[in-house]
Amino acid sequence: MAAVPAIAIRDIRKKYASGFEALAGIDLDVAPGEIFALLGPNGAGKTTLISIICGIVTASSGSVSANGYDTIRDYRMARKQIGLVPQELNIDSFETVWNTTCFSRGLFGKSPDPVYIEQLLRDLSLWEKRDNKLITLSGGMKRRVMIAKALSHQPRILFLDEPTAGVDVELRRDMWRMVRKLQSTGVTIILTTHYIEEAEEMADRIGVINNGRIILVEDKSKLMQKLGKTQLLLKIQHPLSILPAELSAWDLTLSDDGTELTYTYDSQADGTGIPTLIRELDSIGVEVRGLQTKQSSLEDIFVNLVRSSS
Ligand SMILES: Nc1ncnc2c1ncn2[C@@H]1O[C@H](COP(=O)(O)OP(=O)(O)OP(=O)(O)O)[C@@H](O)[C@H]1O
Repeated sequence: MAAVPAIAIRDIRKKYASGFEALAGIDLDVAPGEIFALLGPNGAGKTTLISIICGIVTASSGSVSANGYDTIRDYRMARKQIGLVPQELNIDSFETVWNTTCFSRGLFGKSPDPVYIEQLLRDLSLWEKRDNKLITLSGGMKRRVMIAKALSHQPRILFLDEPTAGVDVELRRDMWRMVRKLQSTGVTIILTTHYIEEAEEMADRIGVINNGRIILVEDKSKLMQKLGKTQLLLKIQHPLSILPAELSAWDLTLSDDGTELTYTYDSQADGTGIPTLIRELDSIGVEVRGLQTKQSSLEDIFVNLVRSSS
């Protein structure tokens, strides 16, 4: 029997009171232990979807379960499974780091575990600050506390909504390290991000959401393979002022200074056409002095996808 998905989303729709339809029927399964990155432009519906899964926003219709617990019918059990690091910092309090983290654990009905909390604060470089009041911490430190709170009850599923927006390099690196460590203990991680390189670096699978619809879900490496175009850069011996008319059938662009031709081709196709192109260039007297290939990045793929679905 297949394992119960960590998250199972069925036909989730959300129309806000304003009449705006933020989600127009979302179906998605995330497997246990997976790192899933949800990408989408501003206003695509990412936060709305996460808020529905975490029980902060009510869906207009559809259902969600977390480790098999329905997020409405079995709200308490479902919520226990989940840790959420929200986008907004909401912890300007006079409490200490230690108390806030322990209190957060208590809210989920978990008995105190000072050994676990100590390790958590150490992992997040917060141990030295454990007696500091939150209000005295820097923005980056507050974000670390948000993560400590989200992990205080040892959730099996962690949501990170724009975890590294506006954080420094060190925190971003710590966060990535922590995500990998959590994954190694079987925790499922779902993150939204605007940083494509973050998804490229971290995710096992990528989902792209636009205008309240999931337009693609794919294994990261397959996505790169399937949609990734390869480009061949041809350095030209004698600069060209315009692209010769004889080459109009080819997907070629000429650099502004006329010294480089870029040929874009589908690396999955049977033939790339490169030998024919080189022969044609030769026959019209365009001398090539160097070649270089370039793989399109996840960022190129993402921009093209969103553009063509809008
Ligand atoms: N309470 C609300 N009432 C009405 N519309 C809302 C409400 N909350 C969000 N929206 C709208 O729903 C859409 C989706 O918003 P959401 O915050 O889910 O997007 P997002 O993908 O997380 O965007 P971002 O990347 O900017 O955080 C937006 O157009 C937003 O203006």
